[in-house]
Amino acid sequence: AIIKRVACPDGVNTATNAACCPLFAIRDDIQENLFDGGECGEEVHESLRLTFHDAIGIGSNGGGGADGSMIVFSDIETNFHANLGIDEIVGEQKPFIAKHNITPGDFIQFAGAVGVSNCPGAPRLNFFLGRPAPLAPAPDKTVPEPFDTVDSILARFADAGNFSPVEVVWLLISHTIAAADHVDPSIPGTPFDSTPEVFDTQFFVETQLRGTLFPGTGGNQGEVESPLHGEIRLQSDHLLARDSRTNCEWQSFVNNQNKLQNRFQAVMLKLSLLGHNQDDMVDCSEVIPVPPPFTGKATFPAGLSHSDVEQACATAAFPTLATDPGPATSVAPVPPS
Ligand code: HEM
Ligand SMILES: [Ca+2]
Ligand SMILES: [Mn+2]
Repeated sequence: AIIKRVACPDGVNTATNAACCPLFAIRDDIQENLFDGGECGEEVHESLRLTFHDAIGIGSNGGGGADGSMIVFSDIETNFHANLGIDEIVGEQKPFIAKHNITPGDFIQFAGAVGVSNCPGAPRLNFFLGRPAPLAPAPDKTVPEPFDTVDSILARFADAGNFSPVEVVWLLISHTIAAADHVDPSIPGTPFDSTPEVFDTQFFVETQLRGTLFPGTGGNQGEVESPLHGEIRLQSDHLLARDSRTNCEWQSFVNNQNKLQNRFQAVMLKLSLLGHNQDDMVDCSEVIPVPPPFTGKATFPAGLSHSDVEQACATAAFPTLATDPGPATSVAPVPPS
């Protein structure tokens, strides 16, 4: 079939639906002025985290899902304990929303999808347009905490959007481009894997290794030992990698870049539509840039090997991987913006 494209008023772009036309200028503006010219750095990581913290605000206790309530009712929601640190990216995004004609719910999900496209190895996320302005703040306790039990985490995701345990694993692919500023406040920017600027499968390798050290101080709530200097491990990621409901799905991503991309694209679409009906929205995915590829292989960090794997999945062996050469790996922090 021939798909008719419309010429956008900007005189440069064409779109399958005229409603998508204004997004090209917003995209170019945030790439230049929010994401520092197209990096996969701190603002991209925080913008992806924000897509989640806004969208998951829905369930049996109320909330409108991916509605931008984190922005409009920031005075309330950024004070919730699980949202610690989210005020920064909320503050950075607000001027772009004020400048452009877009609802905060749409902007949060759009910025997340554009930002992820800067990370080598990422899938090209979808973007659907059409979220109305939020009506009320989300209730507290909708965002899971790293010290929560697996039971409570799985229950929260099921309540929010009928996410299955396997889909919860898919959502945690996000932690391949992530760092923590507040879990151990003495070491802000400490990544969850050795490659926080690459959308690869290292997160699933490294969370399965035996924890041997705290990268900063010990005794922080929601933190357990990690296998690498400079890397932090959340208790929730540690437990999900080992729980019988999630461990085989977790391991299945090791060195499986195609599956990583495919599942993250699918589950992020579902997350971004919480509280909305896809049929009422316009598919503007064509505005999202195509991410650069990642062609490397998963490896054991230098100094570690198969004997450091805490095998959890009972039905499949951990894949055979090479070990990086050189002295024991130490991971550098993600620079602040
Ligand atoms: C069990 C569920 C989850 C828990 C307990 C959790 C917890 C956390 C915590 C504690 C941090 C560190 C925040 C800080 O100290 O700066 C973090 C960072 C992050 N999370 Fe999650 N998270 C979960 C699920 C998700 C999901 C579903 C997404 C997105 C789809 C996501 C995306 C991110 C990103 C991108 C960061 C890094 C932010 C940055 O580097 O600045 N998380 N998460
Ligand atoms: Ca990574
Ligand atoms: Mn951060």
